[in-house]
Amino acid sequence: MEIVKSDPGVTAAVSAGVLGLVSHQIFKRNEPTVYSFASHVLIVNAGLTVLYKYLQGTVDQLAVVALVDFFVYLLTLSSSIVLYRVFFHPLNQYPGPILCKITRFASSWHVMTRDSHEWQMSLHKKYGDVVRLSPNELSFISASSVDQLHGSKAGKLARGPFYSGDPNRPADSMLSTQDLNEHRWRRKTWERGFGSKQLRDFEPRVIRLLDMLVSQLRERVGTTQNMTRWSEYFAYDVMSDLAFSEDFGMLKAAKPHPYIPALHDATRLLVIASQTPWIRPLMPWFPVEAQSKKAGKEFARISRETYLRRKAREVKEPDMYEYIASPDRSGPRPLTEAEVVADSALLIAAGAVSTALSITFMFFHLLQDPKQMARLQSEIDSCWDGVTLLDVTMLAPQRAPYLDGCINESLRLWPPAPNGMQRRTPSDGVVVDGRFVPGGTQVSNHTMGIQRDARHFTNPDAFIPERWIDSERPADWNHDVRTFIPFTIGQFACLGKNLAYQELRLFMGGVVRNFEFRFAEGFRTEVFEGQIKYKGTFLIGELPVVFSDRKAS
Ligand code: HEM
Repeated sequence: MEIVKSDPGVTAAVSAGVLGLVSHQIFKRNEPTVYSFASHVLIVNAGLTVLYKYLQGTVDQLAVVALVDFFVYLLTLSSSIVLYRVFFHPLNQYPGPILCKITRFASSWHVMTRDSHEWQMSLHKKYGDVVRLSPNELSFISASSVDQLHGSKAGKLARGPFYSGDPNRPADSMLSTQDLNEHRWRRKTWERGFGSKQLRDFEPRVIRLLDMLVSQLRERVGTTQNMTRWSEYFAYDVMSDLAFSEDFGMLKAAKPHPYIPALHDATRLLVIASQTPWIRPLMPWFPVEAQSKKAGKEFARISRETYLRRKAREVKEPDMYEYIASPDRSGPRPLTEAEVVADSALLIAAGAVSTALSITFMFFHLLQDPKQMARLQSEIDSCWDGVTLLDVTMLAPQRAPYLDGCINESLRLWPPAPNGMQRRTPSDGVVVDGRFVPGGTQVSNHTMGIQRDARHFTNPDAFIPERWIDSERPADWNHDVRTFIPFTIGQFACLGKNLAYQELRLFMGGVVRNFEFRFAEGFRTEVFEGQIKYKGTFLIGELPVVFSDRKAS
């Protein structure tokens, strides 16, 4: 206690250092929120100031001492955190860049700069099958890890904190809930809208919109059209019609509904906030991403109004709203209205974005290789009897395997959600690829990385539909379907997978059968590829295409 007697300022500073270390022990066990952290720091520093005063400090020195204490406290706390994360953390044996071991800054930065998918792939190229992406997060690309993280062995892995990032969220949707039981019963409610009977009921509605698309394109033969836009018009109109019996009218008007830019911009903010969920409460106060914030509100407004209009209306044909809005009778409680609104917003967004992207990417590749396009056209011609409506059973994989190969190649090369689907390990941890991963760790399979790995698919960066046809794939080619996970697998797998395949088959059947295509003059594939960015899903540029009528040629 010599120090105490000789210099109260030094005593307070030493105490600040000790308290910094103690705080780290507390935060290490209980992940702080921004509020708990701020109040903790305030209480500790107020306590130190009182201590100094008690040790006979003069009042005029109090402010200086409080500032020094605050600095010493934060310095000790952050040094302790850095040392712990690099040398003593349970994940310290996993490889990764030093910055990623210390902070989430790098992964947040690459989300901000929209190249996160490429950055994560480059980390796997450098560090191998497993990478420590951030202090408490691992990404895997081995084939054997998929079952453990998402498949039959992943029953206890809930969704990770990534999903809590939506700053505009009034309630959890099925997708954002992180409680396993809650998700399970809510998903049951949803499942009723995605059965084979429902898909059969929905098909004529998809075909009706497809016919409208074909007649719109026919009117524009010979002119340059943006395929990215037309894919979106189709996919968003289909989803809004199937979800709420009210299509957005984009195909008819040939222009985008405000829903599209609102969704694109809103997702950006969501994904940024998802990187560091504790930042979420502060987001409204940060003077950044003003456009994304505005878009988030606009997206919430349109989703809510669409929901309310449907709620107030009787419809003749069943739509998805009917299934998700009426709670499953076996569920533990009725859904609140805010939850139904959140699920309604999820419905169109989840269903439309990925389908539109898959169509555009398919065209991007097929237009580069006239032989592939010709083979697809001839296969589709052979599926159709020339008289009856071309429906999805005529385009089933047994009859149209090349079409199936084209769809799968688009999804393999450009999985619409390219980064991993984050899960959280249960408290007793899991073993992945023979190594223990402690409880509470965030884990994922990097979808794009695993699907573009030569050990899983030979010649992984090339668009080769034939690889999906067993009789045509060279015997020595790698083809590990365990690693084809664009819809992910297991308890959180995409509910709309069959609907997506149905839409993609019908779209290609209808459009490819009717038209010839070429890239517009001056189009450069490398420019298009250079514009592919990440914002949760891909964000892509224009794909300018000139159509001509096949019947006329
Ligand atoms: C090519 C098209 C599509 C792709 C690649 C795709 C991909 C995915 C993926 C990767 C997930 C998992 C998300 C996660 O765990 O974070 C997912 C979930 C989901 N998808 Fe899709 N999707 C597509 C189309 C659709 C369609 C047409 C619908 C129809 C509404 C749909 C509805 C859903 C729903 C409701 C979920 C949440 C499932 C749950 O939480 O249990 N998706 N999708």
